[in-house]
Amino acid sequence: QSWREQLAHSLLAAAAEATGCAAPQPAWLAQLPRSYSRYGDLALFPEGTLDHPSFAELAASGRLWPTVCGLLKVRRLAVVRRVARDGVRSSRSRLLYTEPGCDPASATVATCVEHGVSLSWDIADCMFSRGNAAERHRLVPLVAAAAADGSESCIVDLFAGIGYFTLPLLARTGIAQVIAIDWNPAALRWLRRNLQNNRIGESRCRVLQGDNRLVAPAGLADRVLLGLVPSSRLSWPAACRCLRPAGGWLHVHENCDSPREATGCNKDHPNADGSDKDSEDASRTDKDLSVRGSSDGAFGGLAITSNCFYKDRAATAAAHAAFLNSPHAPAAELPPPDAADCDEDPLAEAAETPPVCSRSRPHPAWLSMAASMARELRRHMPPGWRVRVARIQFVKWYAPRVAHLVFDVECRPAG
Ligand SMILES: C[S@@+](CC[C@H](N)C(=O)[O-])C[C@H]1O[C@@H](n2cnc3c(N)ncnc32)[C@H](O)[C@@H]1O
Repeated sequence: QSWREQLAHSLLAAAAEATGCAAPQPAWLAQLPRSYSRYGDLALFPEGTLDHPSFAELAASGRLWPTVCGLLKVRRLAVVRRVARDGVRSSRSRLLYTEPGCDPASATVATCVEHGVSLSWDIADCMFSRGNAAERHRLVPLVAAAAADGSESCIVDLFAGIGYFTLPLLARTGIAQVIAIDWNPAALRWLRRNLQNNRIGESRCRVLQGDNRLVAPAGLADRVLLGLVPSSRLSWPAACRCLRPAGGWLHVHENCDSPREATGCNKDHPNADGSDKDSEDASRTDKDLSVRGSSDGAFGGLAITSNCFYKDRAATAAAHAAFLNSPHAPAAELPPPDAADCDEDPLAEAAETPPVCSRSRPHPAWLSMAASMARELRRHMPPGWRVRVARIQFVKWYAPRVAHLVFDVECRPAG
């Protein structure tokens, strides 16, 4: 019997005990989770599961959640809730149950160990996406080699969160310094704690709290990480300013609409049903948000169905207004986003310098996005700089036919 079948049986038993009726109730059967994430002794169920009021009623018998804990061999149960629309992407995951004896002070703390790097966070405060694990470690060998030969010494992580990218780079390479920026104080508290837990000296990580468009340092970085989906576009000008006079690399995360009919390239979709393989954890909440096109603070409404967000000026203006009215708004006035020139044929440029793609058959929309990205980034660089998208890295399916991609962009002064 699978854990899911056993879970259904436990629910039936609890229902029989509580109501005297063992017939499955469609309302709660529909909410049985198909998957869950396990972080140590915590099982985290996807959003929209185990949420029906009748679960609370069944749980009142006192036997349901302990049985589920026994089934999954965990001591704590929680359900992911949608990432908050507050621009800081705070999570609102909800604790269902903790076994007696669990420390109440750390009841909502999760820890994940990847490649020897330990990341902890509070599921009630911060988000974490397991589906980005491979990407978190892809840059490690590149940075390790560049740090070892002395060609790179500084990385700026514009969306550092709890240290998703900062930590593996500091822990597993000899890079001298990472400048980690986030405007969410809760995330930065966990980042600092994660630095300590991984015994990384404070001198190697400068933590800056604030809007990266205002606080990012200029002219220091060999690499800039832009780990925000659906789009990091509003911070592209700041990222360009971060680079050293000798240039460097931008690692730009974007969601790209990738219609199936164009190439059939979704054949190698990780899940047969076209869903996100990461659906078991917090990224699912991102996915739902993006699919419904809801507003999410500074970045919401930036139509992910378009390859050029600034085409939708009304949405961009609305997103800015939402952010400026949020508690995270900076004291200083933000410059308006530059208007991108979206009218040229993006494929013409892609054909000149085709990027390498992690997939054998890149979707045409990915190449198109790479070309328009290179063109827009060039506009934020000093005159004469060369901007080249060297690689398109597929990270995961964020939603059916919406690919989370990372573009490795090299920016250098000419000559
Ligand atoms: C989605 S999380 C990062 C996810 C991560 N890349 C991963 O792999 O799981 C994005 C972080 O960026 C922060 N953020 C968003 N916009 C920002 C801005 N303009 N300045 C600083 N931090 C920002 C949010 O507070 C959040 O902690």
